[in-house]
Amino acid sequence: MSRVRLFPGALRGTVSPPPSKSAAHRAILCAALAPGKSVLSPIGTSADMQATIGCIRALGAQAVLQGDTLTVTGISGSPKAPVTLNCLESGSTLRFLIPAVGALGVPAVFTGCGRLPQRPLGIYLSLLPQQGLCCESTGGLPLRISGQLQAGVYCLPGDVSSQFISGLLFALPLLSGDSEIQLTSPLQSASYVRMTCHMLQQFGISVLPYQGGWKVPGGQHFRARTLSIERDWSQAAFLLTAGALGGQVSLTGLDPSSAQGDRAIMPLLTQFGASLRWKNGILTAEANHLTGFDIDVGQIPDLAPVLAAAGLFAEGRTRLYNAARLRLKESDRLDALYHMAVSLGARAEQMEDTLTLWGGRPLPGGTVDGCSDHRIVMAAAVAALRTQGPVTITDAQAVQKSWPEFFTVYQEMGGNADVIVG
Ligand SMILES: O=C(O)C1=C[C@@H](OP(=O)(O)O)[C@@H](O)[C@H](O)C1
Ligand SMILES: C=C(OP(=O)(O)O)C(=O)O
Repeated sequence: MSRVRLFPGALRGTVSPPPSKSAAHRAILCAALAPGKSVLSPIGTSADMQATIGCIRALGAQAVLQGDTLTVTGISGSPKAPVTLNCLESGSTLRFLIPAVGALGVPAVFTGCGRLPQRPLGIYLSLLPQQGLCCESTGGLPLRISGQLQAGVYCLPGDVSSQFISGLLFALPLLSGDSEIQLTSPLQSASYVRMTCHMLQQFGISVLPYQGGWKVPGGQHFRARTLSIERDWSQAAFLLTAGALGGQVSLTGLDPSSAQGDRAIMPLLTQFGASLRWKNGILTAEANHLTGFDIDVGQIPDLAPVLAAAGLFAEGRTRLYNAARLRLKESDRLDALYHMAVSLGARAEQMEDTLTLWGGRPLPGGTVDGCSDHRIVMAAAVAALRTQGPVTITDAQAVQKSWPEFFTVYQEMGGNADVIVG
């Protein structure tokens, strides 16, 4: 698949969103660090999952996928020769594993593809060598690490990527001494760090919030376990927004009190004016007249693409602010969304950290550059439901990164999509 051509329409029906990618990355890493056998289910089929599974196998864990159940036998005996860890395009895999592998004392070369080699790593490159880990790179990937990470005080900014903090939280409990993480700037994407702490707790590891950072006792042991992986609120957001733009979408299996920050899609769509209701554990989104408003996306960056799609059809102005970090994802997402809006015929403006959309007028449709970014492709597919004419999206294969079945689900729910291969 490389392009899709979509025609206006509506999604209807009841489906379950895929398992949470963020929860699964965390559970797979914890299982790899736990001696013994863990059983994790369900695990999705995305490229990002394959990246994390491939890396823990390279580190010596056994990981057997049968259907959607992953059985992991934790790493025993660390490899002494350098291992190659191909993180594909997954920022989570890369930033979670660097300190964890350093804590295991395993020499490794990290590689990746797509935009991953250009995404920020500088925080680790300056911080980890101060704590005993040798890092060799020309700034990005490949990155070669060797040596042994040491316990200590780790000071880092909280507003580049929360994944650096999550990575340290996975690693520091393994060290023999106690450590502390101190933030030098306010934490963005905070719910992802909460997810990390929650997952660590489920594998028997405790970390203690302390003065805006964390105290991490050393000498802890991960405990293998059986765990069910919750459903993905970030992916649910695309279907719920499709429901809010027309049709009727019902989703099963979502946890309304999940640690995933992207469950904020519920109050946000409600604030746009959409109708959302829970009944017997099923969340249904239906269309209504939508009105734009200002949204702080600093804590919920992965919702920004689909919120932009909603903003195109909400009367008046929708402004996504505190959004500069969107430029550091699989694409420069702020720029990609600006071009998506303009390509579909909308008025839009981008500043360094804001995207402003003027919505509510009929949009002709057109060709959207998917920018090799799964969330841009999925957001454009949602917007295409409401344009007047067809929409072609390039790079549609990018959905493989997080949700390979996205267009199948879209079609099964009545979306009119021609998938063009080649
Ligand atoms: O920890 C995680 O699972 C993630 C953290 C977020 O990244 P940032 O902390 O860089 O915003 C998010 O955008 C990414 O998709 C997944
Ligand atoms: C940014 C994302 O993931 P990662 O940082 O793990 O590559 C994402 O899924 O949108």
